[in-house]
Amino acid sequence: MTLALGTIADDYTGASDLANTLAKNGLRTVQTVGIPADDLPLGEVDAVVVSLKIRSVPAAEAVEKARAADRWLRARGAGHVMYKICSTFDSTDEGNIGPVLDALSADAGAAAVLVTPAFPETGRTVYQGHLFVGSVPLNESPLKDHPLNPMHDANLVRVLGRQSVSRVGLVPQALVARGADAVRARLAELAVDGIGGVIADAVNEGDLVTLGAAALDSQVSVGASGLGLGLARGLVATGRVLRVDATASVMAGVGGLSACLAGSCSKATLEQIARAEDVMPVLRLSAEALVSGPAEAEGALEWAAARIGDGPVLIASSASPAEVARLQALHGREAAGHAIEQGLATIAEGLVKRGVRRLVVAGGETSGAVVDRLGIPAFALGPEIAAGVPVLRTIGGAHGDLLMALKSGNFGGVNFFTDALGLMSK
Ligand SMILES: Nc1ncnc2c1ncn2[C@@H]1O[C@H](COP(=O)(O)OP(=O)(O)O)[C@@H](O)[C@H]1O
Ligand SMILES: O=C(O)[C@@H](O)C(=O)COP(=O)(O)O
Repeated sequence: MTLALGTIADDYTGASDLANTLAKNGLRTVQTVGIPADDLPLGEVDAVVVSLKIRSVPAAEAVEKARAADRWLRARGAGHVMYKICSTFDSTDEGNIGPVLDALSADAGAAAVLVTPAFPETGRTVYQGHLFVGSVPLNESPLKDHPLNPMHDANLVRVLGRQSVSRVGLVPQALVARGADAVRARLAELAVDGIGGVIADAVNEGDLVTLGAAALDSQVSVGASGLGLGLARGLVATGRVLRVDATASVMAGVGGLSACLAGSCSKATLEQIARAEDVMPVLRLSAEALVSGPAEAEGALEWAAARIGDGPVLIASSASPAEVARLQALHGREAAGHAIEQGLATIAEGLVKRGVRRLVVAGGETSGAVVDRLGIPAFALGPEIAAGVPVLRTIGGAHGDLLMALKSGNFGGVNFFTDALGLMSK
């Protein structure tokens, strides 16, 4: 396997979002969970997305894991490695975007690394270095209430500057509009000035194609799925990859039962859960009970066992910002989040043991906990359910073939759960 592109994602849903974009744009892509064992059959692929769970861990741990993944990818021929971050730039002043960027850049001997979370297909655009979610700046969007990393500043030059050891530059949209050569020239100037990360504006697909073409000349880039689109298009346009659609072949039926789990408290997920109540049994867990001991997860499995033979069920811990704040005040932000993730992972494991083969999970950290608990080593890419969310088929692991969808909290239309199960049942 000689890779045309290596990528490292800071969470598992983000990884499947990026893998979806690369596959949709013609790259044979596989998503691994961490660095895979040498004997895992990944097949001939153009791109690997190594999923890590490093968005909300201490910066030193994130750096160490990203560095190891980078070494693995480069040893398999990847000349360019993209670090996949959230399209809403989820991070804190401690990191982890800046520290990982600094480390990967130092290891590769890179300077003036392009950084853009723009993903216009899902409403994320960057203009004059400011990130917009739909029509509002990041700090006015629902991300201001995120349970783990509330975002209070839309100016990404400032946000990245607080996390990075180097000064941060900007490539404004007016320059991006002049094309890849203009961007390359500006990056070269910024490198001479000692700039580390460079926030790049992008408001449409054309901007991303320009940025992807420019980024491919360097060893490292940082971005969300939009930049993945640019890189994939650049690889195909320059003949380095032959465009292929391999997603249909992963959809052979897996049989068994279906279930959905939600730990995301994002606005979109809360609406999707409310809509699911019209079409399937929904159990709303008590987050407080889930944090206090195993009884709540055991009770949820009994509840599911009584219903799941008749059709899919949904089990959710998701709650409004006020309820999340109340629980966090009692237990602390990280402890509450971790305990709930582990409770949902226990439920996922129990469901699979009871015959669930098609599993939809909403929430990035939640998906990470579930995938780790199930011991899944890698995923092949199936078709797209909604922007940024593909059907995945497990590769290897102790549970046989499962179809899964790992949904980023904010993604998907209001009927997401039924859309996902519909596609997974074909
Ligand atoms: N009722 C709740 N109260 C507090 N925190 C919660 C609750 N339900 C879930 N959480 C936590 O909120 C976090 C949601 O993050 P995540 O799963 O990444 O979703 P998203 O994709 O929306 O960011 C997780 O750590 C989860 O355990
Ligand atoms: O880029 C994105 O928005 C997503 O791929 C993503 O990473 C979202 O994170 P979660 O909402 O925590 O899943």
